[in-house]
Amino acid sequence: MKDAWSSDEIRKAEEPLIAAGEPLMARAAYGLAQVVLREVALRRAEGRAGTADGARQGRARLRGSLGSDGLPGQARVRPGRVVGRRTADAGAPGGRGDVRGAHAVLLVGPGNNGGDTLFAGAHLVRRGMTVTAVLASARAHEAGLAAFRAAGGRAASLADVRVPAVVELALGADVILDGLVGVGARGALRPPAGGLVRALADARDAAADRWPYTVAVDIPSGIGVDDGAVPGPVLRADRTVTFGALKPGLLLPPAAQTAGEVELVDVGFPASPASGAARRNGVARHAWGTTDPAAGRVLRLEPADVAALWPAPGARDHKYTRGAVGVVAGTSTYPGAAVLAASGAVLSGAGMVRYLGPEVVGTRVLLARPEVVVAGGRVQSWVLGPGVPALDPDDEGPDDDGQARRIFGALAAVTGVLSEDVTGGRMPAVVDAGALTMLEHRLPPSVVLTPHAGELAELLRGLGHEVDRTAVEARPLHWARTAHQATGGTILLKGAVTVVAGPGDVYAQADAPAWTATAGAGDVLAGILGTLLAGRSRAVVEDETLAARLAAAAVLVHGRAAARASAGGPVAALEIARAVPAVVAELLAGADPA
Ligand SMILES: NC(=O)C1=CN([C@@H]2O[C@H](COP(=O)(O)OP(=O)(O)OC[C@H]3O[C@@H](n4cnc5c(N)ncnc54)[C@H](OP(=O)(O)O)[C@@H]3O)[C@@H](O)[C@H]2O)[C@H](O)CC1
Ligand SMILES: [K+]
Repeated sequence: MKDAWSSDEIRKAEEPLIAAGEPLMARAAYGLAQVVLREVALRRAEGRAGTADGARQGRARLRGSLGSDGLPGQARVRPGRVVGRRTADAGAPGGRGDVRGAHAVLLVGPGNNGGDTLFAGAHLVRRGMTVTAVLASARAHEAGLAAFRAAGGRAASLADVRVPAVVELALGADVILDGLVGVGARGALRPPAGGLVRALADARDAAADRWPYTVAVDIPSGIGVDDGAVPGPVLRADRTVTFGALKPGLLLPPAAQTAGEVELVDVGFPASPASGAARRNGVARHAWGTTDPAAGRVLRLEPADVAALWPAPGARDHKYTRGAVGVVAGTSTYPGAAVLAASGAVLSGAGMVRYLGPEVVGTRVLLARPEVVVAGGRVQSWVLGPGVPALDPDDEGPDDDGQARRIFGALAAVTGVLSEDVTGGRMPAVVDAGALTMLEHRLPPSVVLTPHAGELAELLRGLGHEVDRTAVEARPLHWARTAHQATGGTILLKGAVTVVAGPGDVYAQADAPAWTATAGAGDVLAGILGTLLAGRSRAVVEDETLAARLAAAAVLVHGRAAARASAGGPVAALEIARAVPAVVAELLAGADPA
């Protein structure tokens, strides 16, 4: 499990360590320098092994290979391994790791983030690199600047050299370190740092593969550390070297998409409660008392977490104990969604899938999946709405083949409006597509709404919020939480990074390749989640935080299945469902089906 700490929590963790004289900044700077030396050396070695003009070509080739493992874009935002205080041979003179003569440009802000960067710059100079620091503010970390200059680094004030000259300098460099602001950042970058970053970001877009390797120090400067917003200019990084713990903005969209690969340097913080070490030691990060546990942490599930959650059958299980999923999806106009949702449910291991809908659609579902029972009966979860048109209150006779009536009936059961004598007890549900327009009562968290940004905006407008799709995409965490509070349901907001917000922790999952943004993929996800909810139906109703965890698990499996079906190319939704059994098998065997 990846576990992000807010800026407030980071400060609380630092305080006692700094008071005890722990050299946090020295550790951060050393770890940062080791990563930079390694990456520069790697690119130079690639360049030497290549054909023509050395390092620059090698850099372009290697950058192209990042994310080409079937997870384009996503592999780049997944946090990397903990490097701690590395002793890698990166940068060894004359060897494969030779970095002598390579050029680094440091963007240095006024605080400790700039201090980390300057101390790291001093390490780079000592390894034979040419390093230029651009001081973006009238102030700079005094000891850091002194150490940098003493090592032989060159420092220039932005006021003297001006933005266009810095852009030129950057274009000629091998690596750029963005150390303008870290966890002390407040809001969009102000001038002159904001103007500098905007110019560099534009130059990066224009230069494409000719742009130097870019490393963000702790965070990409300008992102919202705690909410993942991108309120102004940000220089997109190839890698973020972050200190002590992940920050929410490195996991949450849209900021997570500016961070590149995230690598954690251990500066001596206690382990987080999400880690095995913390569980063993009984360390609780909330012991510092700064975090409101009700606000929830920002987490990302990993394969082992999902394996532990998956309702794998035991020897005594039969189809009813494993859970029956009731699917109300599709119309005669949109029959495909019913096939996809039912396939997602069947192939992720439901004990039974029941389909409710028009006969013509039921026949198609049976043709694709003969395991499905096209008849009503007891179920342990509902999947409501894929391929069902939105309710139009002005349209007296919507062409929905009676699906809205069936959905209203199921919703009355899951929201507890009908007597349990009638419904046989509460059960969880997935509410997707057209069913999102049919909500009349406050929902329990065991009901998971699965909108994309446009659908969430529409839902929120119906609840009195002035918001459109762009606004939701700019602040997904905020609007997902708002929708949870307003409806009571758990919100799974679909996107390149999917956010799940319920009564407890928030999950930010980045598992799927960009190819997954295709018609029908969401129907498959709804089916997978239906199976997970049915497998733990009673527990989901009793534990109000479980639906969000299972929703995040479904997103991981769906994303990994999409990556497998895609293999780096286009993917059709039904192929995602077909890839699910192998992905689940690998998860349960303890492998990482990346
Ligand atoms: N404390 C330690 O020993 C360690 C810290 N580490 C690193 O330190 C940063 C956090 O450092 P801090 O000095 O608290 O803050 P920052 O460097 O992130 O930034 C503060 C300065 O930036 C200015 N600022 C804030 N927001 C903006 C903005 N939007 N635009 C422009 N400038 C901004 C702010 O100016 P004010 O006028 O607003 O006060 C400050 O001058 C942390 O991220 C680590 O990199 C290490 O981890 C090691 C241990
Ligand atoms: K930074």
